Amino acid sequence: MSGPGSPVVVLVGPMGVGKSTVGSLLAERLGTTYRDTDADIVAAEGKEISDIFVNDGEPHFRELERQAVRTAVAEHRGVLALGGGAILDAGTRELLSGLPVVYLSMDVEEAVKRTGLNVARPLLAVNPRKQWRELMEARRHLYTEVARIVVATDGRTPEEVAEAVLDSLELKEA
Ligand SMILES: Nc1ncnc2c1ncn2[C@@H]1O[C@H](COP(=O)(O)OP(=O)(O)O)[C@@H](O)[C@H]1O
Ligand SMILES: O=C(O)C1=C[C@@H](OP(=O)(O)O)[C@@H](O)[C@H](O)C1
Ligand SMILES: [Mg+2]
Repeated sequence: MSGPGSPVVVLVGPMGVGKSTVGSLLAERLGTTYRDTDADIVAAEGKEISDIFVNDGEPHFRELERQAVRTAVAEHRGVLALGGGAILDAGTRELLSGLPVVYLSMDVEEAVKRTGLNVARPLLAVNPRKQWRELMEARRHLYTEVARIVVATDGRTPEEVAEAVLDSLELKEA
């Protein structure tokens, strides 16, 4: 169950689907605060996610992420967005069970539009379309497993996505 010490909404889904954008909008509409585990990691480490991947390797990033998610879920009562790969960790998936988790989804063409030119996402740096497809094959079932609801974002503005999330979770605006 979501209790007094847990986030009002947790957003999961692939890179570029709009977790950060929609998360901020949702927080505004709910009159609460927004938190993003990627931003927590960048602040704590003093370097960008892409630098952590390149210099320290993905396993190190995943460990930082695992801890960042734990801390944020325990502390944060507003809207929480996770990095796209956070759900790869079984302990994280367990931690999310019972929370109001929303899986924001999109198809591959939408993904390429939103992330294709963005070098800040190291996992999509070489061949975005192919890499995105492979990531989704590995992850789709994990997003579905942790999610209470799924909201498709294709052809919707961030405002429309936020509206759909509020409706699906029956959350009242501030
Ligand atoms: N519904 C949407 N429609 C079109 N572009 C979007 C939408 N949501 C987000 N974007 C754009 O896609 C990019 C990735 O969004 P972001 O919120 O950083 O995603 P995530 O946090 O899931 O990786 C940004 O450039 C953002 O402006
Ligand atoms: O899907 C992933 O493995 C990742 C997603 C990114 O976050 P966004 O989903 O916010 O882009 C960031 O955590 C890192 O580049 C790895
Ligand atoms: Mg993000």
